[in-house]
Amino acid sequence: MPTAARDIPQGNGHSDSLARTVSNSFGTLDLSTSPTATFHSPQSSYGGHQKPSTKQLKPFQTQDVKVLLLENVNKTGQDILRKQGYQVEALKSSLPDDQLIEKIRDVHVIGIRSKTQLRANILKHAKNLIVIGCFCIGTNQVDLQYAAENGICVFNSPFSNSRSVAELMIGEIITLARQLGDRNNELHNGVWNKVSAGCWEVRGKTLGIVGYGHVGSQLSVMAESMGMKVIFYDVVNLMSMGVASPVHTLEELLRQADFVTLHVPEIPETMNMISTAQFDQMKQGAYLLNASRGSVVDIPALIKAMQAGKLAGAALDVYPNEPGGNGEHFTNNLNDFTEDLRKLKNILLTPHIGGSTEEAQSAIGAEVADSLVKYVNLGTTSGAVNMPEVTLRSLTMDEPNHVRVIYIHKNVPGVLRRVNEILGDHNVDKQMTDSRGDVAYLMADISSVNVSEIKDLYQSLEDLGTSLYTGSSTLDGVGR
Ligand SMILES: NC(=O)c1ccc[n+]([C@@H]2O[C@H](COP(=O)([O-])OP(=O)(O)OC[C@H]3O[C@@H](n4cnc5c(N)ncnc54)[C@H](O)[C@@H]3O)[C@@H](O)[C@H]2O)c1
Ligand SMILES: O=C(O)CC[C@@H](O)C(=O)O
Repeated sequence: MPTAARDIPQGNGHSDSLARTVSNSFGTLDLSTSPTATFHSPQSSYGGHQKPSTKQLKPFQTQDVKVLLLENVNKTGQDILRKQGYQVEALKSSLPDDQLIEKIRDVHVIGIRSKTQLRANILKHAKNLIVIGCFCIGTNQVDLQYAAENGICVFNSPFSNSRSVAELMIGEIITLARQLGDRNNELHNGVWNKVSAGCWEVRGKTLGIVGYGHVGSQLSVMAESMGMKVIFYDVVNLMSMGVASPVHTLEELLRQADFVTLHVPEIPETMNMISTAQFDQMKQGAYLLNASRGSVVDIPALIKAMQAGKLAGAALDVYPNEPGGNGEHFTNNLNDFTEDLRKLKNILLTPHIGGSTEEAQSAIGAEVADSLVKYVNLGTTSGAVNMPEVTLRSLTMDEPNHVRVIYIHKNVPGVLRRVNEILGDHNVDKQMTDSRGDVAYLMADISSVNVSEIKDLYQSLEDLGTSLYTGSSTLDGVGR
């Protein structure tokens, strides 16, 4: 476990141990430093299953919670966060690193999509950050380990755009088979070119799906309904949808498929997983589609395979380097193969829009914003991608002098015993703890706590020296 990776200012109540303790205050235990502050319970955005009298974790005054949303996060998500009373700044694009560093210093919550890279070099400046929301499926753009080791929880939306991606793939398979992209461009340029050579029905053709997860399996069902034969390759043994058949190796899939479509995550094993050797294994005149991540295909090798006539077409939705926002140019400045790519025939180039539908973005907005609210208000980590999943029945307004303690700590022997010695001075009503790798997360609801005792409680936990970040907040007003 690395030691303090954060550059924490001295003398502000933080420790430079990897530590984080979040205490909360409710009702009469409101510890806000604001003299005018009163407890209030914003409407829950996450449905009727939360009792209206639910008490909320208040590591901060609600209105002090600063949220930065980048990359045009859908309005549904923005509204949920604004309704909580948080301060929400929403920008349409990603930010260059220097501007991101300036902004991230202050915020408690950040929401991004696939473009913004939150690596250690950026996150080390995020002194107050408690949670990251990826308003998308992929989380490869975030250093999940660094975040966990610094007590920053990360959420995503695991399947809200899967259907949209799968539908786009169906559209692209037919578009490639019929060379629609080229015919459309020609006629837009005034050229009538009525051809059938090299144009095919998709019925009876074999679709090879690499990565049979949320997107791949949806696509499988739709492709079969158009009369395609579906084969798939996945590193995990998964149930076939319909009459799709699993194959044992990628090579087997490449040798059989007329259309190869990639739906794997960006991980070291999938980096350039389709390169020269794999193009050689594909059938003459096959098609390649990639809507996963740009790093999964060796694009210069794809260009060569297309130029050599090995492939009859390709569709790319993702690229190793993508523009930061709409209106920016897609040129060799970003990827040095871009001009060659643009010159190819029967290649569909789309600007990472696989999941860009109203339905998907709204669903993602709601799902991720709800996760963020539950985390900030209640400490619940259900659905987190880098922390153990911990939740407890909420405290209610009928429970005076109750406090929820969240303690994110290094997963080392003896911590729980020492934490419970501290909490044991009070009545521990309920407690849940779980670990994930080096990080452990404890949630405890304790009662018979007086306002005057909370600061000591907090300090005692912080003094254990095993916390993953100490930065709570209302007790000394410094926040995190
Ligand atoms: N273009 C877009 O807008 C868009 C939208 C959604 C998702 N995506 C990307 O697509 C990816 C897949 O999405 P999903 O929701 O289906 O993910 P998923 O996690 O549900 O499925 C991924 C599948 O890939 C498999 N896999 C992992 N490594 C593999 C390997 N080396 N070989 C074969 N299979 C492997 C996994 O076992 C899993 O079944 C995401 O990680 C994301 O990066 C892009
Ligand atoms: O909307 C985005 O930026 C990302 C879409 C997609 O790649 C995802 O990971 O969900």
